[in-house]
Amino acid sequence: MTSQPIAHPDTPQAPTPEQIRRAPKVLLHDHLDGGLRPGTIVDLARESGYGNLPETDPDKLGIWFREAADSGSLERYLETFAHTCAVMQTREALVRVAAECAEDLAEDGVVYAEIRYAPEQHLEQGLTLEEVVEAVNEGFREGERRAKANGHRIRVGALLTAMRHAARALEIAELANRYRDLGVVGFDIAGAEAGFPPTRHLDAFEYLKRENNHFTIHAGEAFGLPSIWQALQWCGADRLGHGVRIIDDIQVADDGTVKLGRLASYVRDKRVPLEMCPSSNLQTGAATSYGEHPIGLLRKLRFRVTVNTDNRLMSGTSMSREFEHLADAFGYTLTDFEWFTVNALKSAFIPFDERLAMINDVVKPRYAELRAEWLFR
Ligand SMILES: O=c1[nH]cnc2c1ncn2[C@H]1C[C@H](O)[C@@H](CO)O1
Ligand SMILES: [Zn+2]
Repeated sequence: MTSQPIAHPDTPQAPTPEQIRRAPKVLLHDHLDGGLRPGTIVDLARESGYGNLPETDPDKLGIWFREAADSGSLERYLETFAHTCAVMQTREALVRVAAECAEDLAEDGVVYAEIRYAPEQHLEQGLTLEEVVEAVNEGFREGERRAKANGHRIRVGALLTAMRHAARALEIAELANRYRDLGVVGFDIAGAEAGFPPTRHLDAFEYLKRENNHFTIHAGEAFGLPSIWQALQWCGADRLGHGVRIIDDIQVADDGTVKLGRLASYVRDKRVPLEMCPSSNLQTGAATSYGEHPIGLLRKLRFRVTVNTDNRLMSGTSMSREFEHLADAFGYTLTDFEWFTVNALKSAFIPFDERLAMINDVVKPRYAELRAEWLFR
């Protein structure tokens, strides 16, 4: 007689989509201009007279963004932002987009988010850089209030991005510093990576370091190890946006033995946070499938991995969807998702005592509660 394995109560269960949605989540890498509701784009285009939208039906427009972004190239992917930025040129539009962003994230169970955008891309109709930042901050506060009224708690901080092909990084870094403690928690550079190394903006990073401020750099997405190396060792980034290509410095032998190169060792040993965005990487060609995404190996090797959405509109995704994809690909359980979430809080740019309180008083108790649900089924 063959004995049947006895189901042990501690057996990790695949979380349901509903449990994933209710689990507290933390998002460090999400672009404001990559997360608009399609219906809002249509409204704002109509109000502002922007006539270049490829579709005016919200459902079709959502599909258009996902398909257009699914190009296999970061450069082509980035072209889709022309339409979102075009409708984010007034104070009212920015307030609305930011408020809805906070609401949508809270609805999805995100409790803390750092949302980035490039103020220099919102000046076409006469707003100043300061007016852009103030409008977005006002929207985030409004969104936090609306979320609270709907029974969800969320805190949103802004990251100011400078575009790497442009030459305004120092100005944007100064802006980030001026609005520090006033809703802005750090700085970033984004845009096409190949041909635009982060060292082009060394003056901005050196300024931020002198000011004891925080920054992340998109690196190792569309370009490899030299970009990651520069971001860390020349520019002094606190975190890496994507960083997927760190996998190029890791060798796995046929017998499963793993050897880290010097840069990969540095990233792991120094606990450099990786802001990984699986769906976005599939669209830009930085990874081939969820199952083959480097996040699986990096999580096993205990790099400081975090999970992020990058652009919810372009990828048709959310934090819950990203977790679901990873649960399907790697069999992750609530314990894995708690680990990613704690990693994200450890890497956030808000003060240490607030991060710790969020981990101990929000994240851990709620994951424990979710894990205990099988007791009461
Ligand atoms: O994944 C990305 N890599 C590089 N740049 C990006 C990515 N997603 C969005 N951006 C760009 C386009 C946006 O207009 C800009 C600011 O949010 O940042
Ligand atoms: Zn990004």
